[in-house]
Amino acid sequence: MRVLVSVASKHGSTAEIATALAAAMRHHGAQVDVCPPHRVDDVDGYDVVVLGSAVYRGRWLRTAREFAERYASPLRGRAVYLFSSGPVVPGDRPVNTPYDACAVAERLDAREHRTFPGKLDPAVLNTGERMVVRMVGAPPGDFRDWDAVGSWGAHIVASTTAGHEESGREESGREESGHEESEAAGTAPAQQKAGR
Ligand SMILES: Cc1cc2nc3c(=O)[nH]c(=O)nc-3n(C[C@H](O)[C@H](O)[C@H](O)COP(=O)(O)O)c2cc1C
Repeated sequence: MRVLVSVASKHGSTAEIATALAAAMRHHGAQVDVCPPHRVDDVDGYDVVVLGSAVYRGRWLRTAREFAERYASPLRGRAVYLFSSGPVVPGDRPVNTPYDACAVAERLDAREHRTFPGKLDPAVLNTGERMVVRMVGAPPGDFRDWDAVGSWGAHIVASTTAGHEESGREESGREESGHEESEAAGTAPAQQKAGR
């Protein structure tokens, strides 16, 4: 199974989540490429695409939004998973709701959207960013949950592998029964749709 993990990150912490996610998926047998959205030329050949973004002022970064627009058509019908990274204040809903993710989930018919806590390092922020952080009272620190990221990687591989095996069985069943077409060909494993 070939997987593309494409993640928009401004200060690097979401890119590190992409790296950890890819490592977890490789550990579970997937062949994974990691590439930032603005450098992806083609999504052909990927069975699974994971698109993620850091959240700034309630929005995904532009390159992730543009990726979704650019590849909306080829990604239709493909296994697409989304994640947002940002929240540093648990339960702080108004600040932490990445409304782009809902639109992207709809556009790409994504199977899931997860939100992972992020990291705030005042040392790497510019003056404007520091002001925003002070205004909303967001605490500095690294809140990333590596176990949650690793588990999600394992879950994606397990879900999509089950899908492949299922359709493989349907293929061989069709060959054995001699039928060229079957209603079962359209059967997909039950998937948890992205929260919208
Ligand atoms: C100026 C600024 C605005 C932010 N706005 C949000 C926000 O609206 N919602 C959120 O969940 N996190 C917000 N964050 C937290 C970032 O998403 C978090 O620091 C994230 O881990 C940064 O990812 P990156 O290092 O990949 O750029 C904000 C951070 C900064 C510096």
